[in-house]
Amino acid sequence: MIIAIGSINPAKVSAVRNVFEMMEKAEFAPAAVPSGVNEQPFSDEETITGAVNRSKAVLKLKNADIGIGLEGGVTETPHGMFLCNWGALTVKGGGTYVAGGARIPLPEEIAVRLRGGEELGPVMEDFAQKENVREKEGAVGIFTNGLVTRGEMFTHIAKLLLGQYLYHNN
Ligand SMILES: O=P(O)(O)OP(=O)(O)OP(=O)(O)OC[C@H]1O[C@@H](n2cnc3c(O)ncnc32)[C@H](O)[C@@H]1O
Ligand SMILES: [Mg+2]
Repeated sequence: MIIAIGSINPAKVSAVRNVFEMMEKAEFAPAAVPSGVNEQPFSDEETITGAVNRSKAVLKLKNADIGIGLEGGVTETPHGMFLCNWGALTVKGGGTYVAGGARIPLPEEIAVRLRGGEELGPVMEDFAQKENVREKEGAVGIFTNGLVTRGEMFTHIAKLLLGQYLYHNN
């Protein structure tokens, strides 16, 4: 069973691998594919669309059995700007399942910069004075003192996707 992953970001790829390796004869095929949305999605809707687009694009590109897309974004709420992350799993010749990840508010000084048009990735590097935050603990890791990393959050989303797939396909 070929499981295509619509990203080469290690935080995403290893989360999917760790969860889906329970599938019999799982072979993983990661590839960078377009999300079809802005580099920095600004709502749940746009972030879900990015995840779904990635899952469909990589399924086709790799002629896989399952395509998985994971997308990070932010969303404005009455309580401030929150991180939001979504995943999608598309089955060859079948449907698409979606699942959302944990969400926490971003400090206002970060939110202001995103509203001004900057991307979270570079803003986090600047804020944390660390490189490649998005491939490591992520913003969620920084703002939870490392208790919940970006990889852990994507692992949870991957479990929610696989769980739905198993529920509907067995
Ligand atoms: O290579 P891809 O798969 O695109 O991985 P990415 O890290 O760019 O992740 P997304 O495109 O899904 O995320 C959208 C934007 O939000 C940023 N981002 C999202 N979550 C983040 C996090 O936890 N830490 C740092 N940057 C994050 C990311 O750098 C992008 O600018
Ligand atoms: Mg990206």
